[in-house]
Amino acid sequence: MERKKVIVSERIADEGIELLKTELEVDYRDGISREELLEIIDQYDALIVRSVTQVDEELIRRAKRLKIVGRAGNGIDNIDVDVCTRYGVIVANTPDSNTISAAEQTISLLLSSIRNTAWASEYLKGGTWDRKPFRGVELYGKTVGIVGLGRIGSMVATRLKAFNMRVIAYDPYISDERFTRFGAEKMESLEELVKEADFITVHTPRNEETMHMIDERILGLAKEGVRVVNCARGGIIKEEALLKGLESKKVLSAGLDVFEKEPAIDNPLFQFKSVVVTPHLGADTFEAQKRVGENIAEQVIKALKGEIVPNLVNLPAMLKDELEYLKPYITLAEKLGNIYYQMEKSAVSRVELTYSGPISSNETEILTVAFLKGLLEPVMGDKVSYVNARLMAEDRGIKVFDHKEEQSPKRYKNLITARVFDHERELAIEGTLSRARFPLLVEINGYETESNLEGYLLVVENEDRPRVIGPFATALGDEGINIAGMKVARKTKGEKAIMIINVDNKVEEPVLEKLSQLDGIVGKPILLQL
Ligand SMILES: NC(=O)C1=CN([C@@H]2O[C@H](COP(=O)(O)OP(=O)(O)OC[C@H]3O[C@@H](n4cnc5c(N)ncnc54)[C@H](O)[C@@H]3O)[C@@H](O)[C@H]2O)C=CC1
Ligand SMILES: O=C(O)CCC(=O)C(=O)O
Repeated sequence: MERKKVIVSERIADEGIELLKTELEVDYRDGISREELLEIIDQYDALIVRSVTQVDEELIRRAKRLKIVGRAGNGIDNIDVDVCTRYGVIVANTPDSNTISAAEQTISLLLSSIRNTAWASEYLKGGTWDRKPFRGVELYGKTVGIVGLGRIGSMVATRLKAFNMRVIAYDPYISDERFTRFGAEKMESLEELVKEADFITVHTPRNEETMHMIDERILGLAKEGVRVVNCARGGIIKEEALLKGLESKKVLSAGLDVFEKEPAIDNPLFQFKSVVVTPHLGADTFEAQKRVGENIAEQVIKALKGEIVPNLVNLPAMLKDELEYLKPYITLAEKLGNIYYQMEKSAVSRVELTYSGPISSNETEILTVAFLKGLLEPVMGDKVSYVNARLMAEDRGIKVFDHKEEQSPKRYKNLITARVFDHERELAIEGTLSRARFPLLVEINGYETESNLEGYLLVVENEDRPRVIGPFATALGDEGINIAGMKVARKTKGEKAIMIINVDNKVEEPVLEKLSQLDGIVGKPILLQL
């Protein structure tokens, strides 16, 4: 079979490239121009970028085969995630792989800016031994204000605690418990933080809310001689405001790894000796790059096999453990979804999903998305993916409702119940996991069963009387079809019953036709492929 193709448009670690090569055809084009990428992107199933490649609508529209954009790193401000979602393209990143390096770079920028390390080094190498211009300040006993106490902000907090600093933080989106855990005093506003901080370091994503969040007004409220660090994203501290602050000496030093415009070559901030700059090196350590490269390669390979990947950006965020726990339920939901269009040929108008039992305490959106993906796959093929299944369902006028119940109504601990409606009828199915954690169908339209949702499943309606089931099984045998498992169920004695039969091989159309002629069989048996 032809190997799927990935293009890597920026430098990633060799370990990542090697891993990709084990499964995919790899086109490693570090620094490829935008024009060329636009020209050839339609040949690839996956694209791996860092922070330079702009993944926008123009690119995605041309990327006819693209299934995944892998961001070898954390920030995704160079990727239009909404556009990717609309086109069904997965976006995945590696948020935990470079956080230590970014936190350490923050500390490095802080220390080197307040001790004039880079400037002194330049001076000395230029042949001047002098100490006078370089007197710095200590961290000890001072207050650092951290804006954004997420992965990196919290690591910076714990590291600066070791310098005996008072750590204060502003982050309106996290719990009080998180402030306590990282030994940070909670500030109710950015204004409150800047008034108290001797040093300010920002660790938020860059978005509409955070762009220029530290501007002239906020810096105006800061202590005289405040010192700042930005190792997150250019523009969170407005460069124009910082420039004015440095000119007026309100701001005494700055450590900057990131800039409003990158690559930054002639940035006016470079004129200040008290400003230490690095060319976006926060994640540039051997350790982080190895982790990032391997992690993104693993995710791309998984995504191209149709598997769920751990750091999907355009799906609800989940903890790794939660995803591990939910994985078999994701498969179950997808297989349940897959049943409807194999049984019915009429358009779905509504889907109602219920998650009962302990699974309901999880982020179940992923299960709903998986169900919808399974539902739409028979009609839309691989155009539907985990990331656009909800949108695709909406586009088709399908109303989707999901709700959770703490207790399962049946003897199964966890249960997924799905009711799929067309304008007249309803298909009701329920599933759970077997002891071995395989997907199990436990009810279909009120008939109880316990059938593996795997391979081929024959659903046969029959009259509930003797000499129907046996001859049917014999007829299957006569056609060379082996029965792997079989359940029979009825609601009321003597009325209609159902057989649900796992078979080892495909039952072809003419055979289904023949089987439907057997005495006591109602309608044509339906073959589900799961
Ligand atoms: N310089 C470099 O090479 C690197 C830079 N980064 C950047 O570092 C930044 C932080 O990354 P992580 O800690 O992994 O992100 P994260 O998502 O774990 O944490 C961000 C925190 O910011 C908070 N936040 C969001 N909006 C806020 C607002 N308006 N005010 C205050 N807090 C707000 C969030 O609640 C969250 O706790 C990102 O911008 C990322 O792109 C990450 C890795 C390397
Ligand atoms: O090294 C890179 O690609 C950029 C790192 C970064 O800024 C990130 O991961 O957000």
